[in-house]
Amino acid sequence: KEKVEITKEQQALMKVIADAYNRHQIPQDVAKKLLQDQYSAEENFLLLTEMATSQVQVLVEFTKNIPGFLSLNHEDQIALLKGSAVEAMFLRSAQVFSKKMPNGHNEVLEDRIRRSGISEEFMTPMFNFYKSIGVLHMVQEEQALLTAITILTPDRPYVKDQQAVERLQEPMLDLLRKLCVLQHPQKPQYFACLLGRLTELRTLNYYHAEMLTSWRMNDHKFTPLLCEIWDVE
Ligand SMILES: O=C(NC1CCCCC1)[C@H](C1CCCCC1)n1c(-c2ccc(-n3cccn3)nc2)nc2cc(F)c(F)cc21
Repeated sequence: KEKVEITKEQQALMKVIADAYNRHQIPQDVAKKLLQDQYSAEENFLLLTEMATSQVQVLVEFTKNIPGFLSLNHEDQIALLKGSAVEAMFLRSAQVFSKKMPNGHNEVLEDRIRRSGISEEFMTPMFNFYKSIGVLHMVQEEQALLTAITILTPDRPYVKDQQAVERLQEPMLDLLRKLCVLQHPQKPQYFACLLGRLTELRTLNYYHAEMLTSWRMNDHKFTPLLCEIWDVE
């Protein structure tokens, strides 16, 4: 049985990533807000664009703390952020959705999201992803590393120096692999399972633009930042 050990520098890396992730948490209040009241499709769309806009800002701050990210070619930094923003948002949404809440609240939250204005056809893939994240019961460190690994995906569109991105992603993957072995010794496939979620995440990326334009309302308005990141308008 291979003895898995986290080295000193891996401990330091974990601390940097976990602290950055915890510092840049989106206020969990979107779930609370949704539980408080039933909103119209227009109000929900506005809530989504507000939450998504602040989440992109949070994501940029988090990314700046990933060791080596700021030494990447500047166009590549933008390409990585642009390429991962939607996935990071769905990953964050899945983590919000998976939080255990008092009895019945999770069901109400699901119902509010189902009736928020998103068209029916996207519900199944979206909730399948949320539930597949939920059953993993990820710890904060795993969530933080998974987000960093998603951002450091070398094969995003327009990335020029993919090797440089691989060199940053590799230590994150190695650390996450060790963490999974230590945190979930009874689930040897756990690490592979986490990476499988990233593949599922990419499919949501694919639906994203259509989910927006098919939101049950006319005249979808976006913030300038979302126009940049979401390739809309
Ligand atoms: O605000 C949300 N997510 C944020 C984004 C930033 C980080 C934190 C969460 C939304 C929310 C906006 C109001 C209506 C109802 C949905 N949300 C979503 C969601 C739904 C659809 C989309 N779409 C993206 C393109 C088209 N649709 N994105 C996120 N899933 C959620 C899961 C929760 F537990 C949950 F609580 C909210 C969630």
